[in-house]
Amino acid sequence: MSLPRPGRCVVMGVVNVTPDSFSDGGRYLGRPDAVEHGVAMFRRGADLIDVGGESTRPGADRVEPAVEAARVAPVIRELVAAGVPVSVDTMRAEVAEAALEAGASIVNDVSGGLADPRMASVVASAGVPYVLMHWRGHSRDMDKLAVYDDVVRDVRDELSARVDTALAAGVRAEDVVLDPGLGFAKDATHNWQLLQRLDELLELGFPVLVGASRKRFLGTLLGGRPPSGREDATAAVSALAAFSGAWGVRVHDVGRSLDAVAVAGAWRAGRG
Ligand SMILES: Nc1nc2ncc(COP(=O)(O)O)nc2c(=O)[nH]1
Repeated sequence: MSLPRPGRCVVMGVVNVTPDSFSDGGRYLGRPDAVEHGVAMFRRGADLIDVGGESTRPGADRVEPAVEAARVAPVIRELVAAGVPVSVDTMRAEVAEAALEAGASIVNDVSGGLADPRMASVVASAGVPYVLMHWRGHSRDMDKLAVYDDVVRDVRDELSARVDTALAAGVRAEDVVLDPGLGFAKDATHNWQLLQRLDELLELGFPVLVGASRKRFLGTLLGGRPPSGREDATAAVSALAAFSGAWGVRVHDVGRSLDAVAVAGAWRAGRG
């Protein structure tokens, strides 16, 4: 499968099959709930659904690979059977293999290949698109790793190295998507600088995915708003990311962001 390119910014809906994700932990741990939610987002207009089985929120404990695979593979299989394009959100090669076997058509690796040296070759063998997110370490250590000279230049340079590794393993350049990894070893100011200078990431020549949905830096901006109160800010980021040329946005509320990226596209084109 090649990357979805619908002629507008792609909207990727999130299904976290986890008990403890920061903004929707536990709501979709059950397979029927997860499948129902994924199908509903696809029917609302999401271009693809990102299915994850391990929470990556700061401080989260890791789950065993077998547990993670058991969470995502059945959900992916049912979504694909329902005609829904699926990406798997994992940093483990064995989970990616199980997800690909279940019908996933994109691998979304928050570690950018750092967590599992086998991942790039698994993706290369499958010949599927590969999201390389900027990451510096597991949730337990992330806050200590948020140290940069110039966060945009450093993220850009570190992602470039991740791309080189992926290409050397046989991943095709046209299959690479980059992601600044908002909130992963970044403080709020780092996140805003990465968004402000998104063009410098785009200059690397790869599609860029932006994942700001409901994240803490939005809540902080809004005076401590909880995740449920960050949807309008998320949609604003989606509009601005689309306007700035992002390939896609990864969101929980697909309806709002579909509207947001439609507005951005019309504004950019000067027509509706
Ligand atoms: N590519 C990509 N994947 C991700 N997976 C999980 C989370 C954490 O957010 P969640 O707990 O709401 O899924 N954020 C990202 C992200 O920003 N980019």
